[in-house]
Amino acid sequence: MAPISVKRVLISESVDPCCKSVLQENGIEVTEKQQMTKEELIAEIRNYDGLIVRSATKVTADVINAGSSLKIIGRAGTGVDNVDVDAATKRGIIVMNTPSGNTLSAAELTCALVMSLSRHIPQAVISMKDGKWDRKKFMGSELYGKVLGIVGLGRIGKEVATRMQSFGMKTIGYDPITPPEVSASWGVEQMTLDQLWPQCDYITVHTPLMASTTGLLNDASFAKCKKGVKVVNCARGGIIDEAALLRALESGQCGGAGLDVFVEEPPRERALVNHPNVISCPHLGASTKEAQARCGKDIALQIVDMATGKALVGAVNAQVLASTFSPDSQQWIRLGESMGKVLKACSASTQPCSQLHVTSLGEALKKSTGFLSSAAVVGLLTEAPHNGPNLVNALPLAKETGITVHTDHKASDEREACVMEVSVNGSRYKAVGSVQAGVPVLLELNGSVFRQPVPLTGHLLFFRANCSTEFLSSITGVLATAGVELQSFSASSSSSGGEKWYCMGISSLLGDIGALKSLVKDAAQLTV
Ligand SMILES: NC(=O)C1=CN([C@@H]2O[C@H](COP(=O)(O)OP(=O)(O)OC[C@H]3O[C@@H](n4cnc5c(N)ncnc54)[C@H](O)[C@@H]3O)[C@@H](O)[C@H]2O)C=CC1
Ligand SMILES: O=C(O)C(=O)COP(=O)(O)O
Repeated sequence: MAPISVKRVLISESVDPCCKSVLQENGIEVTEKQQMTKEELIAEIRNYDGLIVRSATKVTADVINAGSSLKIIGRAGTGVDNVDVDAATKRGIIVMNTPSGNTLSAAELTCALVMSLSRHIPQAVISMKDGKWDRKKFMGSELYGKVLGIVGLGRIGKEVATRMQSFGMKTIGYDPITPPEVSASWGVEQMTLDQLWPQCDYITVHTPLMASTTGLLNDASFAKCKKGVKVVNCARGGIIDEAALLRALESGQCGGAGLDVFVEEPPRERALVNHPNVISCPHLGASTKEAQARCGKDIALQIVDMATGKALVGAVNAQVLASTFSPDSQQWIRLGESMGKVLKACSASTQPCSQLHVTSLGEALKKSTGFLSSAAVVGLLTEAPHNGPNLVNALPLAKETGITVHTDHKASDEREACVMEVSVNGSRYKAVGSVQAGVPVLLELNGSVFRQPVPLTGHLLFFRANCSTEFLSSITGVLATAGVELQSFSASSSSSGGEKWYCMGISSLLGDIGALKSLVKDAAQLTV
C-alpha cells in the first residue's frame, strides 16, 4: 500500500492520552477539542487530514464534505454508526475502528447488568442510601438454570456467553453470519429468532445498529417472549425498540431492562430511565481504563501504519486496499491508473465510457483483480469533476458516473507472465499492459502490438497514422515549434490498412494539440 500522508489529526472526544503520544512520536501533529457543536466541527475539520472520535461525535456527510483534506476517520472503539461511512467512501476517506479493544469491557458490563437485573442490586443500593432495610422488596431469582438468549454472536456475544455459562445459564442464540458449529464450540446453540424468543428468561443483544437490526426486539417479538422476560441492551439504542420496551415493561410482559445505550444520548425522554424495573448506565460499556488504553493505542498505531504504508488494519470501507501489500503492487496500481488514462485520452473523441472491463492474467495477479479494476477507474476518472478519485472511492464514483465495471481473471498461457487487459465500451478501445523490471509498460493498444513495450511514465503523445517517414518529420516539426522535446518513440506493428499506433515520450504537454490532429488520427496526450 502506498503511504497516505497524515500530518494533522483532530481528536474530538476524550480518548486515552496514549493515542496522542503515539501519533506525536510518529511526527503527527495532534489537536484535542472536545464538545464542539456541529458547526464548530464543520469549521474546524478543514484543517486536518485525520479525525479521531468515539461514539458522541456525529460524523455526518456535512462534516465529511467540509473536511477538504480529510483522509482518515478513526473510531477509537467498535460501532461506526455515528459515522456516515457511505459519504466517507464517496470522498475516498478511509474509516477505521478498533473492533477488539473494548470487547471484554462491553461483555463484562453486559454480565453486570444481567446480574443486577436478577438481584435488583441498583434498586437495593438506592433504598439503602435512603436509610431503608427492605429485604422483602428485593427478592431476586438465581441465574443458575435460566436461559440466556444472545442475539448477535460476534466478539461481545461470545464473551458474554462464556461468562454467563459459568453461572450455570443455558445459552442459546441467533446470528445470520456466525456458523452454528462455531457458536456451538463455545456453548451457544443457534436457532431462529422465532424459536429463541419463547425460551428465554433473559435476552441480550450484541449486533451493530443497522436497518436490519433496528427494532429487532419490538412489540411482535416481545409478544412471543415468556412473560417477565428481562432484556439487556449494551449494544446500540434502537436495537430494542424503546417505545415497545416501555409498553412491555408497563404490561409486565418484560420484567426488567438493563440499558447502557439509547436512541438519543443523553435521552431527553426519561420514561424508560425512570421506570422502576429499568437499570441504566450512561453508555459505559467501553468506559474502563483498559479498554480506553487499548482503543486509544490501537487507533493511533493503525493510523501510523496506514500513513507509512506498512499495513491497513481495521478499515471498514477500504477492502480493496487490503490486497495492495505485495511488494510490487504499487507498480501494478500505477499500471492500472495509467492504462485508464491512456484509454480515456485515446477514446476522448467518442462516446463517454459506459463500460469498463478489466481482466488480469497470470497466477500472481489472481488476488489483485479487485484493486487493478479500481486503479483503472481512477485513471479513467482522474480528470472528471470529482474530488480526487482513489482506490477507496473508485467503484462508487464509477457507479455514480454511469460506468459499469466488470472484472475477471484468466490463467495465463505462459507460466509466470502477468498481464492486465482493460477495455472500454465493449472492446472498441482496449489496452494491454504489464510491469516489466518494476516499470509499468503498455504492450498493445486497440489490437496493435507495440514492437517494444512502451514505458508508461512522464508525458506521452499517442496517435494513429499510416506508416510513412514524411509525417514523422512533420510531427517533430510541430513539437519543435512548440518547444517540446521528443524523448522516446515507439510504434506498433502495422494493423490492417497499414496503420500503426505511435507513442512518443515528450518533455512537456503541447499547449495546443490542434496542429497534430490535422496530421494524424486520434492524437491524444497525457501525463502518467
Ligand atoms: N456499549 C458500549 O459501550 C459498546 C457497544 N458496542 C456495540 O456492540 C456491537 C457489537 O460489537 P461486537 O460484538 O464487537 O461486533 P461483531 O461485529 O464482532 O459482532 C456483531 C455480530 O452481530 C451479528 N449480526 C448482524 N446482524 C444481525 C442480525 N440481524 N441478527 C443477529 N445478529 C446479527 C453479526 O453477524 C456479528 O456476528 C457494536 O456494533 C457496537 O455497536 C461495542 C462496544 C462497546
Ligand atoms: O465501541 C463502541 O461501539 C462503543 O459503543 C463505545 O463507545 P464509546 O467509545 O465509549 O463512546
